[in-house]
Amino acid sequence: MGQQRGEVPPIRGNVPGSYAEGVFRDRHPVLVRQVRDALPYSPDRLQALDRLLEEAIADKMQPLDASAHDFRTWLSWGRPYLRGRWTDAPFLWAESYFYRRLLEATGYFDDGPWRGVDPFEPFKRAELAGSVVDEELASLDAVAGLPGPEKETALLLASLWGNRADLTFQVMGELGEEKSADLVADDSALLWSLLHDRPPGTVCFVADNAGRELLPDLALIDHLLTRRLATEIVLHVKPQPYFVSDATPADVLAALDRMTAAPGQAGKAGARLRQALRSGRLTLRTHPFACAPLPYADMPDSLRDEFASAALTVTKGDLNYRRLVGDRMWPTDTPFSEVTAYFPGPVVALRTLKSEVLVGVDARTSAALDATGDAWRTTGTRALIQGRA
Ligand SMILES: O=P(O)(O)OC[C@H]1O[C@](O)(CO)[C@@H](O)[C@@H]1O
Repeated sequence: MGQQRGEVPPIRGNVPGSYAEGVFRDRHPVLVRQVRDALPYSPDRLQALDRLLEEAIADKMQPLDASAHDFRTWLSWGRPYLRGRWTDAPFLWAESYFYRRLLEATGYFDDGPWRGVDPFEPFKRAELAGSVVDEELASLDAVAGLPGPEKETALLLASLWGNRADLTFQVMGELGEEKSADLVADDSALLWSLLHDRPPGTVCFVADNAGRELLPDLALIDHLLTRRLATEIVLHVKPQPYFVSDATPADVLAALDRMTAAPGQAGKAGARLRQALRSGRLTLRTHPFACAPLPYADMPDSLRDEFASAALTVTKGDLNYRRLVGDRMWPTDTPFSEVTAYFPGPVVALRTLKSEVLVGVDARTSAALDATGDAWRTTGTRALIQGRA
């Protein structure tokens, strides 16, 4: 029996040289400056962003304004952390809070002109406009001609590696071009057997990033619907801008527009997906817990019931993985099935490795990867498919 969840310390940014420390020290100040420059904010918003920048640099958190609609919710989620250091709070908690504070600074929830304006929209729009997206969409023509199993592998790997196209990484210029690195765990056979060998049911697809990740996600979703491997798909996205590139409903619509306007198979898939939204075979879901600073083990009953009634839940990306297994310093050989035993149904995680947490990888494999000297856990060069029935 492995260690119990409560005994394994959460990852925090106060470990010198750790990845999490770098996120608070380097990434957050850069991001606040980029947000500041991306839109012509008014003087009051610029001042608020400057105050947040000072907080980030001084490593000192402040609570939300007491008038914020979710002020009390955040108190209940972590009162002890709110006047402490960013780096002393659990990494997952503090990073999530940082994005909430960023929305406060830009006036996202205020009764003013910046209400509802996504501060990351300029970055997302630029990504979706790129010519590389044309090429990625055109590649669906070749995929359509592949025999069944190869087609499914191609669609799955495109969705998996699409997770590397993450704007938080582009902020720091950390994305390499290489895409062929090995998977450190591969439960794809389990994924396909859950879809092919059981009667089709609802699939919950918990999305991660907009743009270049969401497009291959949508292509995979279209395949599951077209092949009737799912009776319906519930696409979980964020109710508000979060972690720079996380997909919101507006981002789904933008991706669908991009897809539908494309020639060939991509355009056809886009049209089918629009129709699926209209018929209810594809539903968008924005549960408030999607932006909570907590692991899925703490999910409310309403969300638990949704996952419990699904034939399969697929989670995308690094942040969802951190929330699924718990953002703790697990020994890497801790079984995935053990740390996700609380999850109320079959679940498969598709993730490129972009932060330190990792389970389900034997000690010999992780030691061999450590010996390469590469930052393989945090740079998105490795990926995993992990699941349990
Ligand atoms: O988009 P993804 O795959 O969830 O990755 C986001 C990751 O980027 C970071 O924000 C910064 O490294 C991580 O903390 C987070 O897990």
